[in-house]
Amino acid sequence: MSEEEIEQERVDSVVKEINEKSIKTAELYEKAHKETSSVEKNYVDNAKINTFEIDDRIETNAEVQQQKQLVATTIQTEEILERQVHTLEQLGDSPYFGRIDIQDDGDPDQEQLYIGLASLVDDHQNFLIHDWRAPISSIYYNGALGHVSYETPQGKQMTELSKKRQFQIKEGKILSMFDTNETIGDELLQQVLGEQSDAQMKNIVSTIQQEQNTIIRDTTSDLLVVQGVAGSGKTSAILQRIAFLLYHSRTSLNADQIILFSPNLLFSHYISDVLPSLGEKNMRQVTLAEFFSNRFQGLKVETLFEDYESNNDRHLSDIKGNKQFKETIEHYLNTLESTDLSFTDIIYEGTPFFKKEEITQIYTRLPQNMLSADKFTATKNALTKRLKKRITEMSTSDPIREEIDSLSDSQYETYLIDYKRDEFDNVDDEISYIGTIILKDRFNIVYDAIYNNYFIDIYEQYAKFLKSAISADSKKTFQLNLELHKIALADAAPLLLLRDLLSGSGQNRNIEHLFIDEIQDYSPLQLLYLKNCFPNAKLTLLGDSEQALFHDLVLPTKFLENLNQILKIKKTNLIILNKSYRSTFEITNFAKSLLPDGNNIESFTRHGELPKIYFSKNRSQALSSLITLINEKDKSGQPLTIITKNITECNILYNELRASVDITKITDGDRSIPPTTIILPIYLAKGLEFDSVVAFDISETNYVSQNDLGNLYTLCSRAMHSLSIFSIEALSPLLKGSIIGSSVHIV
Ligand SMILES: Nc1ncnc2c1ncn2[C@@H]1O[C@H](COP(=O)(O)OP(=O)(O)OP(=O)(O)O)[C@@H](O)[C@H]1O
Repeated sequence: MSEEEIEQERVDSVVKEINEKSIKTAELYEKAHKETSSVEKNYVDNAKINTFEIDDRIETNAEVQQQKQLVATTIQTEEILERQVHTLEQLGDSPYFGRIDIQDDGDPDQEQLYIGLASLVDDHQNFLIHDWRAPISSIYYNGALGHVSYETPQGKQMTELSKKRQFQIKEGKILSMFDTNETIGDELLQQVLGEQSDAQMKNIVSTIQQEQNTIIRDTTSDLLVVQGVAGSGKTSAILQRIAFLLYHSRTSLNADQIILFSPNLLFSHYISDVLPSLGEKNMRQVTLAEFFSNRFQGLKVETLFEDYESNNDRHLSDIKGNKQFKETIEHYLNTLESTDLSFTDIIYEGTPFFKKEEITQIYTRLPQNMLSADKFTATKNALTKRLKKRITEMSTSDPIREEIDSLSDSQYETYLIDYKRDEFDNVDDEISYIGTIILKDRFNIVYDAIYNNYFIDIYEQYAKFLKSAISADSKKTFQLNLELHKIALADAAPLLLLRDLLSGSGQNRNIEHLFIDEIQDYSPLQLLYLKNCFPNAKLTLLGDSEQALFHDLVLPTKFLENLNQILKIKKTNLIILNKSYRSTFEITNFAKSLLPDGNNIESFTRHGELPKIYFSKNRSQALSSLITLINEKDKSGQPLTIITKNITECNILYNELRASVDITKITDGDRSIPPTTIILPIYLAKGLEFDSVVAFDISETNYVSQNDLGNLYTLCSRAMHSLSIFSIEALSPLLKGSIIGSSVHIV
């Protein structure tokens, strides 16, 4: 038998085992599903029970709590089984993708281990497949054959790695297999990268590269910064990292304790299949604007995209985004007189329950040297105490007694659900008890207002701060936005930071991991604010300083240094990815030639056509060439993606084209991309990739300064297989150095 036949025989026997397990697991899942439905029904029926005797009711309450717990447990079991069914389905199709032959030091036997999406053991507890995240599987991704090490619970174990084999298996059949002596060989990667783009990002589990593996398996850093060139697999690696962390800390970490900040809704959707395809639940995903908007009830925070497209005063935004601005806020708060605080009434049913004068008085009487956050806590405690006192006083008042008198017997008994009559000394105590419950319920809204610091008008306070720290004009602009129920993105973080520092609130200690993609678009103050918000979270920040769309390019080393200075975290790890996988060799070479330090970028050797430059005398000639190209690509089943510099250009070009070709315009609110010719501004294309990209109007008058370089580089690096650049009249000076030699095809 040939090697391939032997391997196929093994695949067949493993698939047989998987199929048997699949049937059993599917049965268990069905059973669990039925169990959940019955427990849920039981819970609803019990919750509805309306008993007359108080004793019964107390018992019922305990039983309902028990049932509730039971519902949660059965739902969890059902979810686990559902995921197992799905994973087994995937394994049945492609049980594994790698094999390593190892012999541990001191062990007389050699072992063959097969590596796949998840572990599989037979009835005798033999591993048929090892999970790619298991410590031993790291050998597959790391380094060459020979003497290597891997982590075990007992420490480092040395082993002799004598074979590393890669497989491509589909529907249980080996399509290809080859041995490699380096890290994961190029052949499979060539194939994967040569495929057409997909509406959804794919996992890279079978071809993870060594440096990406370091990112994925880092469990010790509190701050992991990944600075990677366009297309180097930053996003792919961190999604694999999330799957790894969930496996590594499976008893203490769940997907809800991980948040990923993504650049826009399109991107959120684009990556949403990766974790489920790895058998894991998705982490929480949020854009910066969504996150901020949740914190400002009823107000809309400008998105990164809107900020980018706006005429916002960049100089002012830079001031508000600078890390020194935190010090400005702190200084303002430290020197703030209590009379300058914008306290406001706590309103109950249209009238003040606590007047701002009363609140100011409580605050002012506190010791001067107390921190403002402590003063806030003390004020809140004092207000809560006063609220309780008022409730106690009112609980025996005539109106409340009258209200209690008018209760029906069953309503009355409901209030006493946790008590037996004879526990009260007299009727007055019983009535006062019921009155307190009624009033606590009624004034819960006041309690909420105290708890959430609604007694300070934070917007008014921030406006005062802006006037004193920046200018009266900047205060006015902020207030004008407020009237329109809007907050500029540049104001969101300083405003929340001011509120949180003043009141000592706003922290979520439950989040264990915070991931931020496209970090270069965040201001230092926004990063500081997020770190402050999630004090227990380990940070993984990824970005590409060269894709910065607002600023001049910053050299990677400087970018990393800046980050370290801002966040001041001790256990840090910086990983630089220089190899670009997305685009063909020709496109990456062209894109990197745009950058001053582009030589650092390594192109993956997957060849394709040269980038094309279309020179046109005027706009109508450029449009007509573009229409011809769209029609050609449409016919060949590879629709084009046209990327413009901004939304204005996008709208103009879309209107020029729509009468002649079938084209879809993508907007900020879109969540997915149709498989047709599309047009979108560069900001929305962040993090995404497309088969054939058109860059329109890369002309002398449109891409002028070094400021546009990040834009242009990001744009070109979205293309996987084909890139066409259209210039009108004269070509942008930013491209002049890139068209020498045979690096482009002139049309
Ligand atoms: N190890 C790998 N195996 C297979 N494909 C890979 C690998 N690494 C990266 N890729 C592919 O390269 C492309 C770019 O990856 P990804 O989007 O993660 O890069 P990025 O660094 O986040 O890019 P950008 O900053 O430009 O948005 C994707 O198609 C991804 O699947």
